[in-house]
Amino acid sequence: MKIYIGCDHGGLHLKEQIISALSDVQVDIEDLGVHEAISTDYGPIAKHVAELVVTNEEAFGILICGTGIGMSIMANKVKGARAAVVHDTFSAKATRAHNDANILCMGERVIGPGLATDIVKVWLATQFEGGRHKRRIDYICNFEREE
Ligand SMILES: O=C[C@H](O)[C@H](O)[C@H](O)COP(=O)(O)O
Repeated sequence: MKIYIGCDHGGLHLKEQIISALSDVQVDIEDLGVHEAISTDYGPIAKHVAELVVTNEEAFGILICGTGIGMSIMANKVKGARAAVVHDTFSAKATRAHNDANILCMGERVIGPGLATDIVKVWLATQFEGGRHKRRIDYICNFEREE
């Protein structure tokens, strides 16, 4: 499984903790930065990760900033991106099973590394359920195509 991960300065430490926590899971993580705690705009990082995710159906993205919100707003501007801010394991499961989210956004200023790691693991382990949920995702995809 391919995962693109990115952060701004507000998510740097959590990003590093997640990469480290995923070292025992069979995933191919590509870290797209940032790599230093220097004030950085989240927009270009989110755009970069989202563009890579939508060009590879098998890939997922993880974006971390202070709240996860700026990253999600930007990522969702990229057609085909379904980015969700998640700070609990119930929603982590639901965003995959119901919403087929392909990008997970979290805030380092909101949750700690233990919960964030649990969220990532649940999110990656959950499959899209399809069925009635596919009809709802298809509506979003068709809307994007008509734009
Ligand atoms: O949604 C935006 C993110 O949470 C940013 O990480 C945050 O706004 C950065 O704030 P500051 O520049 O005050 O560190």
